[in-house]
Amino acid sequence: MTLLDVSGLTVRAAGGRALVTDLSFTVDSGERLGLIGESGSGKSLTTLAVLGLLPEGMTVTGSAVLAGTQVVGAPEKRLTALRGRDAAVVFQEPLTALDPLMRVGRQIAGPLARRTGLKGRALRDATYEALDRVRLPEPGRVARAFPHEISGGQRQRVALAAALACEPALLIADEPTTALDVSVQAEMLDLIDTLVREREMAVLFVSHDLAVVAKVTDRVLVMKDGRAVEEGAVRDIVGAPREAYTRDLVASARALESALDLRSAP
Ligand SMILES: Nc1ncnc2c1ncn2[C@@H]1O[C@H](COP(=O)(O)OP(=O)(O)OP(=O)(O)O)[C@@H](O)[C@H]1O
Repeated sequence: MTLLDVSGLTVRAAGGRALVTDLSFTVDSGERLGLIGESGSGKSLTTLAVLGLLPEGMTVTGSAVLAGTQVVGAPEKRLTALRGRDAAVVFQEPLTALDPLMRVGRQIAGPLARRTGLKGRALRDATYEALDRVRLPEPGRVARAFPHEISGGQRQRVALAAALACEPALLIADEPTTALDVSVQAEMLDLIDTLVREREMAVLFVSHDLAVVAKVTDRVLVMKDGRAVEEGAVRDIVGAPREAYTRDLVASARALESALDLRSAP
């Protein structure tokens, strides 16, 4: 079943310049699609358009149907109902998603309570469980902390726990590991991979890094200058890229890998 159907999506800046042009793709239930391309290729604007979160002044045309609802032109009330339940998002910088003045536990308990109707002790236990599931040690301590009192890697786990609390059909992850230390990046990626597979959740995973996208997704859409360049199964794109731009992406990912191989050689 098609969960997200984007067709002819065009996003324009306030002055009329096209930032995303005539983009079309679909994500089926349980499918993991990667959006890849260099900085400025329009990946983030695409995810924001899908959630109806584009910055003021931008205009969007075309169609983005999420779980049967047309997002383009939808009133805010309709969009609020979609967000969290049909699609939840984890951004590069978790502080943009977390409320700095609210203790972490409440930020997870809120969406959990809306979905499950739990209250009191049962809600607290479910909140601790949600923190435990994203492998945060001492959930009780983390729940009582404010976002600035925990590390960047822990904050990103909290943002993931909050996104998963509503059990969304689609998880949108926009460069979720880019701002993290390298050692924490791999753990976070592994965690996202495990949790979405367990839940058979669909994923739209945005990254400039092909190696990262290849780890989590089955299919990739390559973007350049706001347009789709090429789309296909990860193994086909990596094994036999058709377009020159994709070949460059693959070559640079391989160059990095072989640099690592050389360094780790005895
Ligand atoms: N608020 C804005 N007003 C005008 N132009 C914008 C705005 N936000 C982004 N852009 C432009 O839109 C284009 C696409 O940006 P977008 O953030 O979607 O790229 P991206 O592929 O996600 O790159 P990055 O990984 O650097 O975020 C870029 O040229 C960017 O400069």
